[in-house]
Amino acid sequence: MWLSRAVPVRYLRSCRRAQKPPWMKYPVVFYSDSTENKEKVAPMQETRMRDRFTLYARGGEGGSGCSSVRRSRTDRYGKPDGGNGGRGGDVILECTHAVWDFSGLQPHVKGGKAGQGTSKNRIGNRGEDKVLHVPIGTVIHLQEGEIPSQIQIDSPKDLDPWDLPGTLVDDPASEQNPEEMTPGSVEVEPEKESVARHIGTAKEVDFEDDGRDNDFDDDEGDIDQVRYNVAELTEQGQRIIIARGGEGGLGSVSATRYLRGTKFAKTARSKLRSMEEDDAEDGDNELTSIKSGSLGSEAVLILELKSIADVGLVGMPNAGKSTLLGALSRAKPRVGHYAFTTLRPNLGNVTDEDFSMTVADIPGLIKGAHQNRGLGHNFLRHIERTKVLAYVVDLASGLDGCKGVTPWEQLRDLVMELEYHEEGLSDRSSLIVANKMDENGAEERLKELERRVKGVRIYPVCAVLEEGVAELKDGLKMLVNGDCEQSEGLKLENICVD
Ligand SMILES: Nc1nc2c(ncn2[C@@H]2O[C@H](COP(=O)(O)OP(=O)(O)OP(=O)(O)O)[C@@H](O)[C@H]2O)c(=O)[nH]1
Repeated sequence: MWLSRAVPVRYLRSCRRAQKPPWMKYPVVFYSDSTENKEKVAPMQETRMRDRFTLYARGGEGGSGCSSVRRSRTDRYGKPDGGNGGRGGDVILECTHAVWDFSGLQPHVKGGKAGQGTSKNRIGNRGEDKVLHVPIGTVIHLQEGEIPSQIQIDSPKDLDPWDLPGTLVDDPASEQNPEEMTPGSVEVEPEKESVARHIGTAKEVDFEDDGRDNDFDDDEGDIDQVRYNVAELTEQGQRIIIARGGEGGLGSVSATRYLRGTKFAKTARSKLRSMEEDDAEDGDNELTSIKSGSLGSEAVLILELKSIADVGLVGMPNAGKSTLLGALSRAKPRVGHYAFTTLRPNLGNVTDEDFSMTVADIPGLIKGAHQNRGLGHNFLRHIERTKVLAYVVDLASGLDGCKGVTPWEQLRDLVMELEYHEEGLSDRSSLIVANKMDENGAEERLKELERRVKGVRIYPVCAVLEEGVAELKDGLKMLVNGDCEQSEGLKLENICVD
C-alpha cells in the first residue's frame, strides 16, 4: 500500500516519536486502487499458453481389510466378520470446453486413499477420484507406467454403488456363493490373484492386467522411452483413467473363504501352510500382506494440446488474422498493430442458419518458425488438427516503398514452414484471404497476386470494415462441407515469386 500523497519527513519523524501511524493524517491507498498500477495488470491474453505438460499420477492406496470375529452366546468360537478394505481413488482426465490449456493442472496428482474395512463385514470407503479437466484436443504420451483404461464417455453415475467414492456398503460378496466370490471389487484371474495376494507385495502386483486390450505389453522393456499418442481426448465429456486406485485388502470374512472350498483356495492354503512351516514369522507377514491394501498404479504422462478447428487462419504476424476472426465470429481476440499480438490460438465459432464451424486464429508464423524462430514450432502443431487452411496475406505489405514481404512471398514462406514442420501439412483444402483491401494500391496487388498464385481461390477482404467477409464465409463453408470441386491445398509450384 501507498500513502495517498508525499508525506513530509518531519511529520513521519514526529509520528515515530509519538508512536502513532502516519496514515491517520494521510489516508492510505492500496495498490489495486491506484489507476497507474491497474494498467500494468497483464490481460489474460498475454499469459503464455501452457500447451505441454508433464504429469505424474498415482492411484490412491487401497484400504486395509478388517480382522474381526463375531462371537455370540451360542457360538463360542465366533465367525469372522471383518470387511474388505475399500478401493483407492483413480486419477482421471476429463475433456471439457471449460479449460483452454494445462495451466490449471498440478504436476503431481494422487487419488484419494480408501477407507479400512470394518466389522459386520462392511467394505471400507472407496477412495475419492481425482478428476483433472483438460482441454479438447489433448494428446497423451506415456513416459512411464501404463494407462489402465480405454477412453470412455460413460457417466460415473453408471458405477455400482460400491464403486462410488465415499459409500460404505455391506459386502455384496457375502451373499454370494463362495465358489463365485472374488476378493475385492474387480474380477481377477485365480492364478493371478494367488500371486497377487500371497507372493507379491502390493507394488509388484498387477491387479489390472485383466485381459484388457493393451498395446504396451510388448514393449515392457522400453519402459523409460516415451510412447507417443497413446490416447487422444477429442470430445466433450470423454474420460480416461490414467492411474487406478489400489485394491483393498481382504477382511477376515473374505480371507477365510479364501482358504476354503475352491481349487484356487487350496493352492493358496498350501502355500500359506508351507510358508508357515518354513518360517512362522515370515508367514505372519504374508498374512498381513493379504489384509493390507495395495498401492495404486503410477504413470508419468506428457500432455500435449493440439487445437481442433474446422478452419485454421495462418499468416505472417500483422496480416490481420485476429481482426478477421473477430469479423467472422463473435470472438474478441486481441488486435494490435505490432507483430505477435496473438500469443495463443484463439477460437471463434462461425454460425449460419444451418451451419456452424470453428475457426482458429493461429499465432503469426515467420520464416524459420519450424526452427523455433518467432513463437516457434509450438503453434505449428495446432495447424495439424484443422480441416481447412485459410492463408491470410497482407496486401499492403511492401507497398509504397515500405519494408515488407510481398503477398506471394508470404504465401511461399508459409507453405514452406508448414511443409518443414510436417510433410503434407499444406495438402489440405485451402483458400487465400487477401486482406487490407482498403489500403492504397491493394487493387493492383490483388490482380498481381491472382496472376502469380494458381490452384486455390482468393477472397479479397477488408477485415476492419468487414467487407468481403460474407463471401469468405461461403467459401469456407463449402470447403469444410467438402462441397467444393476445387478443394486442393496450396502448392509451392503454383506460386510464382520471381
Ligand atoms: N487497413 C487495414 N488494417 C487492418 C485490416 N485488418 C487488420 N488490420 C490491422 O492490422 C494490424 C494487425 O492486425 P491483427 O489482427 O492483430 O493481426 P494478426 O495477424 O492477428 O497479428 P499477430 O497477432 O501478430 O499474428 C492491426 O493494427 C489491425 O488494425 C484491414 O482490413 N485493413
